[in-house]
Parts: sequence; C-alpha cells; structure tokens
Amino acid sequence: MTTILRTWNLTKVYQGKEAVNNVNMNIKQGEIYGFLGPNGAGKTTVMKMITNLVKPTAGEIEFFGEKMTSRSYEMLKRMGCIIEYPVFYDKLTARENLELHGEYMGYYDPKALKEALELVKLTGTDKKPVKQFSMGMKQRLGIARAVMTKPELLILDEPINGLDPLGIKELREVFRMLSREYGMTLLISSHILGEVEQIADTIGVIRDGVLLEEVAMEEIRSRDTDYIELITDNSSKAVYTLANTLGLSNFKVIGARTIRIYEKISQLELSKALAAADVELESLNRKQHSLEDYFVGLMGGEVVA
Ligand SMILES: Nc1ncnc2c1ncn2[C@@H]1O[C@H](COP(=O)(O)OP(=O)(O)OP(=O)(O)O)[C@@H](O)[C@H]1O
Repeated sequence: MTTILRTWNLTKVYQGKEAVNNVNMNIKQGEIYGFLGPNGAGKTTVMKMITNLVKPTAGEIEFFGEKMTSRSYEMLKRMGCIIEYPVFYDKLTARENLELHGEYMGYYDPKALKEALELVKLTGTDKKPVKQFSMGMKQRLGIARAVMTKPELLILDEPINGLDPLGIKELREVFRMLSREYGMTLLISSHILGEVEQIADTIGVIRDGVLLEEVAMEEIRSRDTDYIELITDNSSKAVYTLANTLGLSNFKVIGARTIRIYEKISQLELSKALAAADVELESLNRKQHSLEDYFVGLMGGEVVA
C-alpha cells in the first residue's frame, strides 16, 4: 500500500515546551488512521502542522512523496479537514454554506454538493439556517463541506466530541463509507479507545507529544490472546519442568516463579503435570490480554476505554 502522508521528526515547541516531539507518522492510502491520545497529547498540533495552520519548529511533512512547505497550496487542496470544530455562517442555510465554500475553494460542482449532503443524510434539511442545527448535524455538515471537493485525505480532529450515541453511530457509518466506497484516506483523532478500535485500520498512539506506537489493528488483534498465569512456590527450574511435563510449546516464563501459558490445558492435565513435576501452585489466574489492557497500559491509564 502506498504511504500518502509521512512525517519526519515533526516537532513543535510552544514557549520552550515540546507539544510535539519528533513524530514519525505513516498514513497509507485508503486506510482509516486512528490517532489516539489523551487530552493535551499533541494530536491537534500535529493535525494543524499537516494542514499548514501551524508552522513546525522542526521536521518535515511529505504528502504523496512531495515535501510540504507553507506555500504548498495545491497539496492542501487535496486535503479536507475539520480541526477542533466546524465553523459556519449561522444565518446562512446548510446549502449556502457549502456553496460559499465551493466558491472559496474555486470548486463548484452542484452534483458533488448534492452527493455530499446525501452522504451525511442532510438532504432534507439543506434549506434550514445552520443556527437551527444540532451539534451532530453541524458535525455532519462539516464533513459534507470537507468531502465536497473530493479530497484524498480527510483530517478530522475529535469528530465525535459532544455527539450522542446515535450521532456517533451515524458518523462512524459515514467514515466507513468514505473509506470503503470512495477510497478516501482518513486521519481521525480521538481520546476514546473504543471509538478508534471500531473503525481504524492503523492506530497511532501519542502521549506527551511522543508517538509511542504505530500499529495495524490486525497486528494488535493477533496479540489479543488469553492466557493462564501460574505462580508456583518453587524455583524457575521447577517452572520449566512443569512446562515440559505439560508438553507446552506456547508459554512464557516471567520472573522466577511465574509462567504464562497461551494454550488450552484442562484442569486434569494441569493437576497431573503439577504432581509429576513436584510443583505446588500458589495461584492460578486466567487472564485476557485485551486491547484495553494494552492501550491503557501504554497511555498510563489516561485514555478512556
Ligand atoms: N497555541 C499554543 N500555545 C501554547 N501551547 C499550546 C498551544 N497549542 C497547544 N499547546 C499545548 O501543546 C500541547 C498539545 O496540545 P494539543 O491541543 O495538540 O493536544 P491534543 O492531543 O489535541 O489535546 P486535546 O484533545 O485536549 O485538544 C498541550 O500541552 C497544549 O497546552
């Protein structure tokens, strides 16, 4: 898959403090990239640098293999974005707002406008002034505006903030449609793991301005295995004897007395092996190494699961 956006040691210093610190990000064409991190982690700042709203202190951004500068206007036209929250002319209707945007962008295509409104299910309400819109409708109108010009990369900063469960569900469907049917690449930030997990193909985890991990969801899911943890009252040698007696192939010895077994064993097998290896158990725990454990651990508990 082609990498369409890449950052190299992207850094932003505000008043002597690094808000973003040497971030190397890789976003592939057609994927949904979930940008996960607690409040103040640096997500918005990264997105602002990508969209040329903030100048990087150091580092580079490459879009479709070309280095971006503050004058890369043509490249910026290939991106759509909603950073922080979408702002409209409140007294104008939804349609008028989109028309104005089209004019401003030098892009006016009534068919694209109609399609964008349909996509976010606002067709019937396009003649209402935006001031009568709910938060969710404004968010959807913002998306219609961003996708109307058919960007290749859509950047959305915490798009589900302030939405009710139905609004969140509808928006999730819009994201999936944009990705699957339109082949659009999406960069979506959130501090809610559950949200990112449901839609992202790749997750980038940021904390204190540092990108801690960038990993495909598929890979994370394959790590998502159950295990049994046995703590014995013997030495590590006894732990290995136990593993041998059980004929284990997928296990890990952790510390001197603990063994994690990643395969299914019956209670009977275990009792027999314990007796044969002359090992006594101090405790046995069945654990699930879940996505939640993984991310909450990574974020130091600062992310909402
Ligand atoms: N204009 C600015 N001047 C000074 N500091 C700033 C500025 N913008 C952001 N920061 C600081 O940079 C850090 C990263 O902020 P940023 O808004 O990028 O985080 P975030 O992950 O998007 O969080 P949130 O979800 O709360 O917006 C924070 O410590 C923030 O206070």
